[in-house]
Amino acid sequence: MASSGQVSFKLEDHPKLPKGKRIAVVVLDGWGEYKPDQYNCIHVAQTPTMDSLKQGAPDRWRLVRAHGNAVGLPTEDDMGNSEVGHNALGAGRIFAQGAKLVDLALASGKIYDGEGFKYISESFEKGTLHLIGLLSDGGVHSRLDQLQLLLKGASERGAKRIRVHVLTDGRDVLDGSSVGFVETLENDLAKLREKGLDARIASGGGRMYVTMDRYENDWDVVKRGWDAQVLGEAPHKFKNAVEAVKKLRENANDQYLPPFVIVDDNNKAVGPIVDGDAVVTINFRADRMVMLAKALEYQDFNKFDRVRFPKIRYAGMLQYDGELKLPSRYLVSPPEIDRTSGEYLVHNGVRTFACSETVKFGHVTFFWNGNRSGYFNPQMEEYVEIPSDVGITFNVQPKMKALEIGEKARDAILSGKFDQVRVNIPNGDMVGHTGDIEATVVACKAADEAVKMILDAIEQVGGIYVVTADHGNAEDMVKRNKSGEPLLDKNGDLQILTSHTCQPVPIAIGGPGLAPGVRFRSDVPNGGLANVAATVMNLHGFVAPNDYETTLIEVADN
Ligand SMILES: O=C(O)[C@@H](CO)OP(=O)(O)O
Ligand SMILES: [Mn+2]
Ligand SMILES: [Mn+2]
Repeated sequence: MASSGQVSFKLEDHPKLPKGKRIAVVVLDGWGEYKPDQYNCIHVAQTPTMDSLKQGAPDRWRLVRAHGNAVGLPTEDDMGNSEVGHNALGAGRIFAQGAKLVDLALASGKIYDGEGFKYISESFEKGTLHLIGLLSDGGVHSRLDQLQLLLKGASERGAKRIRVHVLTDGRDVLDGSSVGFVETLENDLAKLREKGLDARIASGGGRMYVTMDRYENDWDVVKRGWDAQVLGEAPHKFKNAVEAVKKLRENANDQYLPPFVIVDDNNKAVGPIVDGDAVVTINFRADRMVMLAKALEYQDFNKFDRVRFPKIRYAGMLQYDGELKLPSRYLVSPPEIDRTSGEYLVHNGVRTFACSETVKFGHVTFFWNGNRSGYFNPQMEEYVEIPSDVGITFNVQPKMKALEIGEKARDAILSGKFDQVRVNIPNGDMVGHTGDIEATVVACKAADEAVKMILDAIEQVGGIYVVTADHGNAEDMVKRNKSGEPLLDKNGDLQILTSHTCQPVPIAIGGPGLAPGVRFRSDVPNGGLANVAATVMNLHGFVAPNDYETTLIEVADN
């Protein structure tokens, strides 16, 4: 495909649907459809607005696929996530996503032929190779098997001294599973040591407390990681990472383990990052690596005191931000998500407002626009970020900023300044990830109330709404066996599911502006999130580009 500059962005008029309607596009984060039982927080919560939309089935409410191949993930067992979900929603096509691209590059060995690997390998002779990233098999941000292959590949290609800086998960995988992942990694590193390499875990910490913040919500998170990874300083020092994780888990869960460094017999950190080293951030997913990438790459940087800014060769597993070209070196080329619906609509006169609170702000902007930061056209777009609460787990504040997002969206709709008002309502997902069932019920109710505010505004202005979600989470809070029964752990306790799910998500259309006869087609039974972009373009009065996934709607002649 030609680069954006050479593409004609002119969209054809829809033969039946008018232009000029105000449209609210509402994405409920982590809101799937699942059987109604006590672990389905959406079912347990009072959600009258979302319930009422369901009554529009099958013409104005249906389910769409939000996981696996439908969003470009390697297998049908891969749960959906915000990045791939919003990419699909915004781009209208299914791109092979980071997880898959890295798999392919590792399987073919092409990863080692690329510029990025060549660049870092120039440090192998004299320096240390540091690998920093999320340690689990969740497949949302990273995958253990990819790390294992990379360790093997790098060691076969000259890396002599390797340090791994682990971030424990418990969010895309069960809490407590980090112990096993660290043990597995330790075994792998021991095997490398048997071959004469000097390979060790150097530092660690829980992903939500160390390093993996996003959208600049809390730089302290990145600083804690920096101190451990680069400076070799942390409040907790251990000789061994398995011991570290076991001990620190006494007071925190995997997501929130405090930072630790591994020290030698003289209490000296075994793997600070120093001049001449190579660093690879092994996550393929962008949002929670961008901040660290900036700290590692930018000469001018004032977000926290780095104390030392080592001269390193740094590469991302992928390039995380296509607009900022960050990082400038990377091992695998990211999916080329071009010609997103946002870019088309702006070129066709659709004025857009997008809003969420910080922790999801990039979802309806950066991810929506194909992992591209910034506006396409600042005259036509306004993106508003509502500051998220900082330093808390969201089960203590399950309403989050849902109301504020609802208000901002309402005001934007009523202002008449925008044709599309797009929001992400985070509650089901962010609170669902805490595993706190009661709080997640409160979260779902708050999300429903925010939807109501937006639909009321749409009602007032004679507009149209499209309400959907990016993947499941709050609709199922327990791990289950194949027949759907909740699983207990060896102590007889319920195994709480903090992760996303593979469930489909709802999509509803309606509002006074929806032309009579508009209904969901019955011939797209496998429709997924990527079909939503063409649908929204139709509702704005345009036909989607040919190569977009087909629209979900038709206009019946009444
Ligand atoms: O918090 C995150 O990073 C992921 C889970 O790993 O959730 P989401 O995809 O909804 O952003
Ligand atoms: Mn999400
Ligand atoms: Mn999530």
